[in-house]
Amino acid sequence: MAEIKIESFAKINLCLDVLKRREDGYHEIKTVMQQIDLKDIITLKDNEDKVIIETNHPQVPTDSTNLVYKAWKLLSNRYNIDKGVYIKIDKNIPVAAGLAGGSSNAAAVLKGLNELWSLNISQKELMELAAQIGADVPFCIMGGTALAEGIGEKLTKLSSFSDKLILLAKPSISVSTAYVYKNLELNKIDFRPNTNDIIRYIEENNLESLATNMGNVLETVTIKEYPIIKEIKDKMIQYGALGSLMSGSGPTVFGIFKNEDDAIKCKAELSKHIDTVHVVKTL
Ligand SMILES: C[C@](O)(CO)[C@H](O)COP(=O)(O)OP(=O)(O)OC[C@H]1O[C@@H](n2ccc(N)nc2=O)[C@H](O)[C@@H]1O
Ligand SMILES: Nc1ncnc2c1ncn2[C@@H]1O[C@H](COP(=O)(O)OP(=O)(O)OP(=O)(O)O)[C@@H](O)[C@H]1O
Repeated sequence: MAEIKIESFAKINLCLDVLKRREDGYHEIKTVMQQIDLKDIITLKDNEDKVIIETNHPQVPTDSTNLVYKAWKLLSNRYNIDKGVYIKIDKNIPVAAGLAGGSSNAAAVLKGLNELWSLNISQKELMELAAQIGADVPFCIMGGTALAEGIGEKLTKLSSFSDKLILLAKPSISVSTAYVYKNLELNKIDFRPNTNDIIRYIEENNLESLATNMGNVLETVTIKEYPIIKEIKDKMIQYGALGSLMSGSGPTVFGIFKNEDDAIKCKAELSKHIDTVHVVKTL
């Protein structure tokens, strides 16, 4: 029986600006997305007519609400394939964290089924299908570093920004992405990141300028509610991070470090109070 294993990587947002609220409630954004080497492993196996989802993580659903189920449904409907699939999700990416864990799993399943079922779908078409699952899914297909516009689905590949040292810390609070966008007050934002500058720093491989100019307007919603996010940001700076920011809709905070010893010391300090702290690298 054919079996495929796919790596499913997390992302962080190096900057995130919200330009306006659309009629349908979604928001137009401008964000730089960066893949990191924190990953889940997805195993796919042929299964006659049913979809079976298994996972090692208690918070991840195994029914049709799992984004991997949506990925299977989308491809099987679109290409009239009358087959089920067995999907195992080995979770390392924190759940509901702002790291696109579920979106990345869905992207991995789209890629994996394309291979398992020999569909030969181009990356471009796979990304178009991915947008029907969620705003972050097309980026998870593309990977690397990219500017995302529209609702996050219009992607422009940027020059590589790999191998940068990142410390991730996820406090044990849950914030829904929908809640954060809904409660964003667009007229009360006093710092907006300059996306064009951020892109220039990436092109110049200028880590320091990038780190000190990052910004995420969604922090205005989450920090008000959960001051711990600001406390983690400050702690990272105190321990030598060049810059720190909340990723996506949070609550994960990341810090960019130049020095590995500093990152490890900061990890030890944060781990006293926070369960989920990882040192990772950009891809
Ligand atoms: C915060 C980010 O992760 C940054 O990369 C994304 O903007 C969110 O991406 P995502 O979780 O894949 O988002 P989706 O699953 O498509 O949408 C979740 C909810 O977030 C809100 N949403 C999402 C994206 C967007 N551009 N505007 C929005 O207002 C909508 O209320 C939507 O119902
Ligand atoms: N494959 C999956 N992995 C994790 N969570 C999933 C998955 N499929 C559906 N979910 C549901 O989605 C919710 C959000 O989880 P996820 O880890 O994708 O959030 P996130 O990292 O904040 O995503 P994003 O950054 O795209 O907003 C979870 O609470 C869970 O119930």
